[in-house]
Amino acid sequence: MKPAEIPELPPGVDDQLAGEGIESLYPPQAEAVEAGLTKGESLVASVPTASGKTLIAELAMLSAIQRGGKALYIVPLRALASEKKTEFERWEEYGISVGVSTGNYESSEEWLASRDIIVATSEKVDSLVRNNAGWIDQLSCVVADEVHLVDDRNRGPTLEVTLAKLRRINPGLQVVALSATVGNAGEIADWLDAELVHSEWRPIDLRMGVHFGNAINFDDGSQREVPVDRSQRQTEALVGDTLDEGGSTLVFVNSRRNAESAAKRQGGVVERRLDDDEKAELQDLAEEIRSVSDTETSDDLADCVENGSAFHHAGLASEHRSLVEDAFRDRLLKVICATPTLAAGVNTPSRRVIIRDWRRYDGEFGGMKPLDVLEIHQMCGRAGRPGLDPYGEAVLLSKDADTMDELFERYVWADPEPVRSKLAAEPALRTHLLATISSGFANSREGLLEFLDATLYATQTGDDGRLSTVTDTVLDYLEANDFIEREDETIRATNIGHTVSRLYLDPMSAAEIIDGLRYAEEDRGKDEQSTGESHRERPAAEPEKVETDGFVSASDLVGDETEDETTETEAESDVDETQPPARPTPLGLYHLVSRTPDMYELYLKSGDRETYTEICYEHEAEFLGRMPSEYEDVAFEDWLSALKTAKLLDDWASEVDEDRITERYGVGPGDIRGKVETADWLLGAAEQLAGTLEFSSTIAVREAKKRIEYGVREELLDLAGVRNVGRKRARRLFEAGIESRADLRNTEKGVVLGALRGRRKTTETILENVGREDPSLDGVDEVETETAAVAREDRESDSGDEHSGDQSSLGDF
Ligand SMILES: Nc1ncnc2c1ncn2[C@@H]1O[C@H](COP(=O)(O)OP(=O)(O)OP(=O)(O)O)[C@@H](O)[C@H]1O
Repeated sequence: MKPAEIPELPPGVDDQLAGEGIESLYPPQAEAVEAGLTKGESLVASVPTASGKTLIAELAMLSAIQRGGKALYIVPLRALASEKKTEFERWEEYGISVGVSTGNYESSEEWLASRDIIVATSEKVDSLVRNNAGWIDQLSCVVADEVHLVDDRNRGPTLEVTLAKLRRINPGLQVVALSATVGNAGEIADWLDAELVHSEWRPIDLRMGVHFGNAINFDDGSQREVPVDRSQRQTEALVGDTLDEGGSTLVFVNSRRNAESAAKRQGGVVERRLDDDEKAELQDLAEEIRSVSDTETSDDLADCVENGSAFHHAGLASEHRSLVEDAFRDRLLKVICATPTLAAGVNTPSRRVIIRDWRRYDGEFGGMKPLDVLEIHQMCGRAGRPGLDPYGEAVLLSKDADTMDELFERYVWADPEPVRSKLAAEPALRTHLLATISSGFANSREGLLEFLDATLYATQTGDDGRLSTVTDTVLDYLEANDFIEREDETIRATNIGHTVSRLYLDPMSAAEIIDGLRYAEEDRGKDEQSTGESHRERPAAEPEKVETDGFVSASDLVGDETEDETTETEAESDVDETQPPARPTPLGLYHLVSRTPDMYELYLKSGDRETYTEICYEHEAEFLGRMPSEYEDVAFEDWLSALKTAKLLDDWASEVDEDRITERYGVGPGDIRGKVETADWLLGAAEQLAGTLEFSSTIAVREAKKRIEYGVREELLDLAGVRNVGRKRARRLFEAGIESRADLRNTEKGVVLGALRGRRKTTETILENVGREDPSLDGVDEVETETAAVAREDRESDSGDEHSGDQSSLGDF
């Protein structure tokens, strides 16, 4: 079947596809069209990786839009949202507009109403439904990419509930669910009342095998000699073998550290085979990578890239990841050593895939656990580049004959596990039941159960009683925490319950935050009144100021000197009966949000328990809540893990170098950004909760949030809020005596240029962004102030670890 034979598509789409080399549809695509895909039928497509699922989605969306409809494409990862948007933007030429929903969880992003295709993660769609986005009921086609992820314990329930809600809002909605090849795709189709296209077809042959001894043994009975001598490991021999055939290799390993060390080793194999032109191009790429951020990870990655290999894991900054993926697709990089995140939806096909590690450490399991068949098959599916390779090869590694047999049984011959709903778990239902009540989907226990009946869980289990048991437990929890009220049969969300749902918080996180802030409000206030002592270095905020609960800008926070002075004076006044409650410190607040289930805490490594126990006692007075005793083993350990996370955030907000943070906490730059973003969101939510509950800590929370947002100490908040300034440049400006936006507008331009190390273009952009009338630097020379010179000398003599900060994009993300 050819695209031109599909009358439902907008005019010109067939030519566009032909221009991309898509003359005729792949068999599963044709089957989908025959099943009514372009006529608005719901469909589950269960097809192998890289077999053209995206085109199935596009055919459905484009024909729905041609009928006057609107489409939503749900992606499993945030990183994929912008990738998909860019991919769909080529349809703009045909009058189709595309938007990606990236706003805060609490916004409804009404501007998206004007877009024909909207791309968003399932969490984002869930929050848009909670915030009653006006355009949701105009949707006519919804695509759920990687729908087999409903099986994921953490994120699956959100996708499941979101699809159920969207179908309830729009009864005629076309749902197109794209899935890996799983055995029970029929159940997913039953749940969604959809047609099923199940296919094992691939555009390029895939051979799976196990390397043992001196050969790969393939599933079709063939063998390929790949000898391993003493100086070489199996992976190196296989990578060298692919390179000699002109191919590239993806190596999957089970940890970030392994990805990095494997990439280093493979560099030796690749480097020997590079010509001068390739080496020069790789040098340029390495430079680009170094300029993304001034961290050790960045340098390590650049060092590997110079040799033609790279590592790829979730600890990398997103700019790093896309540079690596693009260079691999352009065949400049020959090897990527990756953790399995790369297999999730990123289009990086390669001639050969090596699965070096098929077990991964699992804390719950208490040791190394074999990966799921589905996960291994997803990795294998990356093998073979259509049009470039004659076939793809996926190879597992074994050191002995028994393991080889086991790997054939376990993975090569095995079918993937069936997809199972994870909805009937308390944490999942806690969040989703509150949202369902809050957004008016159900207002009684019966109504909730009826709604839950439209989920995959109900389809798979029938009524096994579990959903109603967990529902009762969760309703009791929500009522005990004042998030809902029950009157006879009717259930309503309270004011605070609505806020929690809109903010997209796990109710348990909200309860923890409210308890912590209340502790600051009541218990600590009482403590201080009775003892007459303050635990705080910082004085309390005036309660009246808090009642002006608007949102203020960073400059409002720091620009008002009288406010600071008032506060100073209060610090000196005697504590008496009218003493307001103590003001939470940033560390106390960072610890509070770090112990919620919405923050993924850092693990304690060996030796950390002692270190953080010591820090814990030092900061005991700052914690917002009762600190568990050392005898409450698990609770105390959790408390310390949260403290480790809080210290990382505190370092970030105190301008500690990113590089030093990665070293100190054993994390990658991507982790820092992840933690910072989560803390920013949770503190924003805490600020709103404090406002709703009229707590006096609102301003303290807001300040702590701003410091996290910009990664700066208090005195830089005003400057760091200017576009393109960021944390390092703000500090340099400050050191040169430019302490505020007003200073930036009024100081002699040469001084600004000097503070920004003579970067003329950057300086002009910043001057423009701060609203300076004439930002041009024509004829202006650099001037270094005395204070800036002293600061520079200090920096240079300080342990020699100064990095070129101007290259950093920190603070601008
Ligand atoms: N009918 C076709 N003819 C030729 N090429 C096609 C056809 N359909 C898709 N392709 C190409 O095949 C490649 C893989 O397709 P795509 O990325 O859509 O696979 P996928 O199934 O979505 O993979 P993933 O498992 O990564 O989600 C793309 O480069 C795409 O342009």
